[in-house]
Amino acid sequence: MTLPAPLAALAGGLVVSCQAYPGEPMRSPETMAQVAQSALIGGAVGIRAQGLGDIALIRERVDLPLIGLWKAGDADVFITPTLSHAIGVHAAGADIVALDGTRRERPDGLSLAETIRRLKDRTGALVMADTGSLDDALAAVEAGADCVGTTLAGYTSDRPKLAGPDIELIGLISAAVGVPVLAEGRIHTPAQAAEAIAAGAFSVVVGTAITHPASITSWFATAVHG
Ligand SMILES: CC(=O)N[C@H](C=O)[C@@H](O)[C@H](O)[C@H](O)COP(=O)(O)O
Repeated sequence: MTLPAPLAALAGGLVVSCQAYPGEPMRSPETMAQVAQSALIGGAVGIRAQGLGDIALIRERVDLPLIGLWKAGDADVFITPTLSHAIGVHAAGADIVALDGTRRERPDGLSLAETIRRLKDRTGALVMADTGSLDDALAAVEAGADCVGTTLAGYTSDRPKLAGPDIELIGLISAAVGVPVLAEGRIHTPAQAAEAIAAGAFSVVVGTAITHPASITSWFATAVHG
C-alpha cells in the first residue's frame, strides 16, 4: 500500500504518547513539549499528544509526525468526540487526527463515517480511529479511517482489560484490515512493544510507561513496599 508521508514514517517504529491528566503537575504545553523533545532524542518516530495547547507547541518544537486528540466531556465517547473537536485538533497542527473509532453513539449525533467524511472534506486530515474490538476496527476502516489503533481495548465492553496489551486483538485486527494498525494501550515494557510488532502491528504507541512518572513511580513503590 502507498501511504501518506506522516503514516509511512511510523512504519515499524515507536510513537510516544505525551499526556498529562487534569490537575497533574505536568499538565502544561511547555512540559509536554519537553517530554516530546526527549522522546525524539530517544528514537521515537512519532508523537501522540492531547489538547490544543500541547499539540500546537509540540508542532512548533518537534519535527516528527504528530497524532493529535482532544479529550472532552464525560460521555463514554471522549476522545475527540465530535466533528468540531476533530477540526480543532487538525487546526492546532496535528498531521493525524485521532478520534473515537468505536461503534458507540457520538455526542454530536454524527456517525463515524459522516464525521470522517466531513473532516476530510474540510481539512484533508488523516484519521486514526481509536478502537476497542475487531468489529470496531472493521467498521472504522469501512468508515474511511486511514489507520486504526487498539487504544480502547479494555476500555469498552467488548474486551477484557488486561494488565498488559491485548496482543490477541492486535493480531486479529492486523490480519483483518488493509490499513496500518497502531498497537496502543498498556504497553509497559520493551518486550511487550516487540510482541505487538511480532503480532502484526504497523507501529507501537507507548504512553504511561515512558511519559507518566506518577504511574511509573507507583509501580516501583508498590514493588518495594507492597
Ligand atoms: C483509554 C485512553 O484514554 N487512552 C488515552 C488515549 O490517548 C491515553 O490516556 C493513553 O495514555 C494512551 O492511549 C497510551 O496508552 P498507555 O498510556 O496505556 O501506554
